[in-house]
Amino acid sequence: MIILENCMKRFHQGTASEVVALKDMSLQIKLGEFVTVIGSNGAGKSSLLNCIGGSFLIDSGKLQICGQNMSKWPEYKRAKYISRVFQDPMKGTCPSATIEQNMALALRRGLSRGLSKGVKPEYLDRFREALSLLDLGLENRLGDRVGLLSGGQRQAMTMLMATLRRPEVLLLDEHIAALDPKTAAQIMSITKKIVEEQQLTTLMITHNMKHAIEFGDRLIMLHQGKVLFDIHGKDKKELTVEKLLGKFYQSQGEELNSDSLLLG
Ligand SMILES: Nc1ncnc2c1ncn2[C@@H]1O[C@H](COP(=O)(O)OP(=O)(O)OP(=O)(O)O)[C@@H](O)[C@H]1O
Repeated sequence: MIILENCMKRFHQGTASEVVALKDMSLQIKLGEFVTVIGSNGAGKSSLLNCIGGSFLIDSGKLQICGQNMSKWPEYKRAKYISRVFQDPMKGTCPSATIEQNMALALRRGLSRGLSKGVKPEYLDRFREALSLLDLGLENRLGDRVGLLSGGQRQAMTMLMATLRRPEVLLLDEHIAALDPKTAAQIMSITKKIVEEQQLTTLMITHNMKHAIEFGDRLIMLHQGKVLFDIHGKDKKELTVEKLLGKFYQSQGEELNSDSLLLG
């Protein structure tokens, strides 16, 4: 489904400040798999999502999604297949447009550009039904401007909008990191519901080790641009924070040095 073959990404190549963000990375993610991605600061997590989503092109290697070699595809062309939710709850929605207008835009993801202001009446029932899944009462506020909503409500809407037209791949880039713990838990439960119901192939970056262990069916830990651990099946089910820290110590001979990851 997603195949990375020897993907390399360097920044400032050939200078003293050269950084290798992805080091010859190879990875295969199966259809419908929910993968959590962890690693300390600078490990390459966002670079992995950027390379899949097309925010930048890889320097070498191959990226295949849905059987197509997308290595050189620009981001806009990948948008037909890939949805992404970012950390900032203000980023994924348009505050000056109403809830129904935002939902109508989401329905057009990856299709031809051009905005039509009107929302087709036949879509309204579909929007109400989708919004009611969130359990936030937004289905009764279709005409409200999104700018009136709280950060948590906006991030819940962003999740819904990212999946209203079912994506082949869902990329979650620390999408709960900016929320308070209660709202974060609510968005995680909405995420789980949507991902499971639609059986979405999902990669979720998180700094919260407990979330990485609790959610998804596979966990990958990145370190210095490479996959350090790839844990799935029974091992994933039986994983604990202590086991993961122990594994890191065993493989690196040092403690995991990331407060944000440990405290996340
Ligand atoms: N656009 C860029 N220009 C220069 N260097 C970059 C760029 N993007 C990433 N890097 C570098 O690549 C390395 C990997 O960064 P990346 O953002 O993928 O790490 P991360 O695991 O997501 O870290 P964090 O948890 O801190 O967000 C880092 O050293 C980073 O400074």
